[in-house]
Amino acid sequence: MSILIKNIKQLIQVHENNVLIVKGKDMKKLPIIENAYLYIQDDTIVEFGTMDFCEGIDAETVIDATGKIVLPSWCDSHTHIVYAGNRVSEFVDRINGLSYTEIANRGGGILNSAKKLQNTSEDELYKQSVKRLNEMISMGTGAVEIKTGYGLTVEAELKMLKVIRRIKRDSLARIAPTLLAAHAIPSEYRQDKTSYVNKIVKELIPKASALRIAKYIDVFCEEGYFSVEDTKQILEAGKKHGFIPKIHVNQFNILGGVALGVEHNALSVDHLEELNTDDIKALKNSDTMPVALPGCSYFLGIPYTPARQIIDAGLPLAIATDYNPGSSPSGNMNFVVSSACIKLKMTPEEAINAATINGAYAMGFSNMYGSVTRGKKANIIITKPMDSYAEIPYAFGHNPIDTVIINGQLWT
Ligand SMILES: N=CN[C@@H](CCC(=O)O)C(=O)O
Ligand SMILES: [Zn+2]
Repeated sequence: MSILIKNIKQLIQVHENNVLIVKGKDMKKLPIIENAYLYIQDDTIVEFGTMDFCEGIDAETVIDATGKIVLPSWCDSHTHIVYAGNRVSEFVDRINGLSYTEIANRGGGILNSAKKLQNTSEDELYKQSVKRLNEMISMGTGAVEIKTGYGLTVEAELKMLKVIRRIKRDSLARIAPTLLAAHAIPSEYRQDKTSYVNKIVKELIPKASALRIAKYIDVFCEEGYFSVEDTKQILEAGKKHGFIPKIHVNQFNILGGVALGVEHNALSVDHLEELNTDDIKALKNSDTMPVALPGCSYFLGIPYTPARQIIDAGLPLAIATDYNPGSSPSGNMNFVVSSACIKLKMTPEEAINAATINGAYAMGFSNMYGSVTRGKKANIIITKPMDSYAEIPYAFGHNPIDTVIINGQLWT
């Protein structure tokens, strides 16, 4: 199977060499070829260049992209798309004045989703989750991290992992599975958090490891959830079983979790709505990717991650949807890219770098995804006609996507 896309107005995020991460000032650079072609064979990007060099190239499928932009698919490095039902009633409660924390303290929030998930069969959970993933693919996302964390019992967390395994096997999207058993303290452990942490460390992590599905271990390091000490214990237990740390940190409070993540070589530290100079210092000279989740700030009305502070300090930044039922019920990366420009004051170039190559890095996939590079996987977006790629974030809330190619196949 071969696809030739020709007469491309702008082919963007083109790298001759296999870049893995883009940091600081370099995030403002977005390499482009004007009036370009792109040639795909099977699931791989094989060739590209200006139209002057397209003569003689033929393919089974030829797409005329006159007036359109072509770019690598979005890489969404932080989602919780395996969940049951929704939390619409809490959305209405928040409009009527309750805070996210007040709802959680009443047994709503993550515990509400856990109750629903525990009572949902694996098949039904798979069905609901795949529907979300397919909608994300049609909006241009080609690689997705998926977390557990709505099980909160050994049995239900393993059920979530099995659902993620089925999705990974069946979908054309590239999936990064993460074990997030430390997402909230189950009500039966409210007075005895230590026993839940011990259960995760002694029982759940070994059982999850034996299933060989999850690659990453995550913890919600936050007041009322897991302390820095709990987080350390869980990350260390995870690392012993070969999991790589990725943590939820600084969403509401700064506890010191960023430095802890860096010390444990976390692949990413996510949220960072609150951030101080010690956090920035800790991230410098590390391999840890900071990840901003503007959809969560938008939905909950909490501060936006200070992206300018992060990038201007010479650090990299990725952006992701945080797609989940409680704090960000949307998998639309186009909206996330717009929000990054409008609310995080990132330039379109920075936002696109954050949503492609740096998102891929935050999943450990940037050797194969996140840029238009020969040999990389053919996950490609063709936009509707537009004058420049800056129109993708500019017209917020619109659908800029015309055609999606995922793993070398046209998505219909
Ligand atoms: N902050 C922790 N976890 C999710 C929210 C989960 C929920 O409310 O269901 C997040 O990343 O925003
Ligand atoms: Zn999250």
